[in-house]
Amino acid sequence: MSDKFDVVVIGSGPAGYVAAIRAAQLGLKTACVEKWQNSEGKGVNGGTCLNVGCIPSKALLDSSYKYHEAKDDFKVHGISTKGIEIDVPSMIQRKDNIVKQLTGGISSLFKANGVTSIFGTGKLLANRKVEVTGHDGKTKTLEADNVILASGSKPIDIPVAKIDNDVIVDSTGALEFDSVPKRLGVIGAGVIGLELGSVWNRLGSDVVVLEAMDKFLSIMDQQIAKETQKILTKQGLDIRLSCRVTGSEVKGKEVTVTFTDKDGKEQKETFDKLIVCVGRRPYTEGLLAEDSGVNLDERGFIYVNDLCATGAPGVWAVGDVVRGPMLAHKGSEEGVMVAERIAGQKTVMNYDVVPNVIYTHPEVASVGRTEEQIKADGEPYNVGTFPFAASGRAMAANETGGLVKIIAHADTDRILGAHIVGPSAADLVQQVAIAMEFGSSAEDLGLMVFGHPTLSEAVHEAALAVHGHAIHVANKKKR
Ligand SMILES: NC(=O)c1ccc[n+]([C@@H]2O[C@H](COP(=O)([O-])OP(=O)(O)OC[C@H]3O[C@@H](n4cnc5c(N)ncnc54)[C@H](O)[C@@H]3O)[C@@H](O)[C@H]2O)c1
Repeated sequence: MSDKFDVVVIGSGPAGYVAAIRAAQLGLKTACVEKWQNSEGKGVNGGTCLNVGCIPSKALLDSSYKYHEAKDDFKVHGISTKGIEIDVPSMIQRKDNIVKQLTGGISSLFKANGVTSIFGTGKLLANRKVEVTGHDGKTKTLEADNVILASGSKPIDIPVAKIDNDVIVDSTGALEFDSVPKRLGVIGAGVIGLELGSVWNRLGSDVVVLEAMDKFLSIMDQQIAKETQKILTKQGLDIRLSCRVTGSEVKGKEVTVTFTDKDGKEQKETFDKLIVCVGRRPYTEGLLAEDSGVNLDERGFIYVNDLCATGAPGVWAVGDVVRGPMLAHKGSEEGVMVAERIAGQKTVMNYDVVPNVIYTHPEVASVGRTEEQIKADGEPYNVGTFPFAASGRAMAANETGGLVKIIAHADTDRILGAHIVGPSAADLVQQVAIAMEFGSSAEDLGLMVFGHPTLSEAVHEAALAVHGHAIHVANKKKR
């Protein structure tokens, strides 16, 4: 095998593996370099998302939700359950099996598409050369016409709560507990804190979430954030805002966390486990030789233009390691764009329509701008909302918490954003994302025929409500 490629991708997470597959589909001779090793020391593709992120967390979210439903929610449907028990090691094993299946699937897709999979640590040298240090310590150099950097991100660690992978863990460690902690502390009420806090709360932990900001989910639409906070608090998550962690002390199998509360007073709480999830940062350690020609921005992300090109000719970067939301699907689409650009196509990506989901139950999902952002932008707008409490389908499923909110421009009626907390919010928001991609107005969405009875009708009704035309709820404004 020659070590000269049309494209070498460094990193096989959702950004990198998708870029590699698309490049190979387009007839480009492609290699993908990955340094991840599984617990047996074997190279494995898939990156954070498949190994320790999106997929395993969803496996545990689903398992823990089934337990919660069987224990607490079946009664209302006339189903009695007795002696419901959880077997945490089996739950973790099921999650591990899913990870194994999916990561193995990437390797099969590489084979099917003719991508050369290389395990080892890739480093970009000058002139599009990539040095690969294998897991056996041997190095070799690949040459490429184009290099795509997709090295991802890693959890931010804070000195006041150092990860020991026993009592204090990050998002990876929180997927591996072998029993349910009695008291669980979570630092950071962000996406990871709420998802993992929910898993262990459902399985029986007393969960306290300490959040430094004074607003809950501060970057989300605040009407939806407030509703979400109400719902999650009712589920038992003890969410404490304006609480900044200032220290922690591990004694045996417990950790005492010190934090300042909303009144500036010092407080202490003791937990059996503590999850630190205060954000992620781009992962570039050891990735770039000094003369690679690639620059980082002031926050440590690889600097790229709108087309994901770096300052070095023929070197591109995609996914969590570049600006924009750290979302798998954003990285994948960047990977497709770059592969197609390399192949000479004119692909662009629409960063204005990237959906965002928190996989709590109910899910929280959004696309486009929030009401706060639109207000700050000084644009006139109309809002339509529809509560799931008024949806027949939601009632049938006993899932009536939450609402759909659609915001449209007051002059053009073009949809500017959709924000949902409620059953299947992730799938519902995608309907509005599709509409937005096609430049739809709220009226367009209102004119469509939606199946009955479906949860999607809540999207229809919210679009109608933008002009005061909702049928199944009293309109705030009549026209
Ligand atoms: N469902 C999904 O799409 C999904 C799931 C998991 C992770 N992710 C991505 O991974 C990234 C990381 O997630 P995350 O939840 O770690 O980060 P995040 O940025 O979503 O939330 C971190 C929170 O920690 C708080 N915080 C920071 N320092 C603190 C301190 N000392 N004390 C108390 N609170 C503190 C911040 O104010 C913030 O609210 C995000 O960019 C997210 O988009 C996405």
